[in-house]
Amino acid sequence: MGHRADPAIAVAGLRKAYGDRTVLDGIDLEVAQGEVVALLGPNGAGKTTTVEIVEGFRRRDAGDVRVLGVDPERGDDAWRARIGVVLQSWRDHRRWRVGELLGQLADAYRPYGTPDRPRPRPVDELLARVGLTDVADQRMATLSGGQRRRFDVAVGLAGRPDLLILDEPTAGLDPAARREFHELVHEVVDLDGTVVLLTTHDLAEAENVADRILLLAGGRIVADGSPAAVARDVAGPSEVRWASGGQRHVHSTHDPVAFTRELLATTPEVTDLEVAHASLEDAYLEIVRRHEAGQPLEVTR
Ligand SMILES: Nc1ncnc2c1ncn2[C@@H]1O[C@H](COP(=O)(O)OP(=O)(O)OP(=O)(O)O)[C@@H](O)[C@H]1O
Repeated sequence: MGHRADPAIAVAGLRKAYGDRTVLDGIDLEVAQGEVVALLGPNGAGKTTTVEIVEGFRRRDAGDVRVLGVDPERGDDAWRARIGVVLQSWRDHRRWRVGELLGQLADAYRPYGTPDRPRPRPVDELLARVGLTDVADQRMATLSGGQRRRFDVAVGLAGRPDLLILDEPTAGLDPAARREFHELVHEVVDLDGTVVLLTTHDLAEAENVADRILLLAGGRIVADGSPAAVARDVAGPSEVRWASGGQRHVHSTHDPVAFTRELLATTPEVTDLEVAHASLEDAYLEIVRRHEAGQPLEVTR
């Protein structure tokens, strides 16, 4: 078992091919204790493959993988109990009632509870946290797509995990449920110290929840940094816009705070001040475009 300061996830030289198609061509990544990391990348880039290898659900061809100090291919039940998983595909439990099924699944964690980490989480609390209290007595088959996704998130949280891995957790959620999910992530990070690795196609989500993003393209991690740093490095400077003396002005700068401070100190009657930061979406599109054009751009440090 790993030391507390060891990374929650450490992957080096990870390779995976399906037949003669190489999907992961030497991936290195680390997720530290206390971090929330979003794994991004185009359809088919290998995000699900990566997270399922980390979860121990798929075998790798080569490379070293350590998750909470253990090789996932050798993880036992006690190791698995420390990891919450939200898979991309649905499991089918149509005839079960929502609360009963959650209770059954949560019960599997009971032998692994400790005084400072009681397992499982109470079912009523789980249902409330994901907004499913009102449908607890309904059958699974009656849930909408978004309700079913909330159920999956509840299952992932049931064991009060040290590490939570979610594959496109907000696909199909409405904006309010998506916002609630983001708040839930912040909560489990703050209250339980849970480490989170999630995949998403929603770049605003990555900006909102992730301390760090990893961008997977062409079988490799091609960007690694905070959402703001990656956006700034690739998408270019921020734009400061303002009006003064009846005229509108725009200025591009890599240091909008210093520029704005100077502007306000030297220019009387500044109005309509706005700072538009380089967006993660612009950076993402540029990095992926460069890879597809065979002119790779790497933003890692
Ligand atoms: N079991 C499998 N057998 C063969 N090929 C597979 C298998 N699983 C995935 N692939 C292929 O590997 C590639 C990566 O798939 P993966 O699901 O990991 O990508 P992803 O980044 O999660 O994609 P998406 O964003 O579309 O979910 C794809 O080309 C996919 O068709």
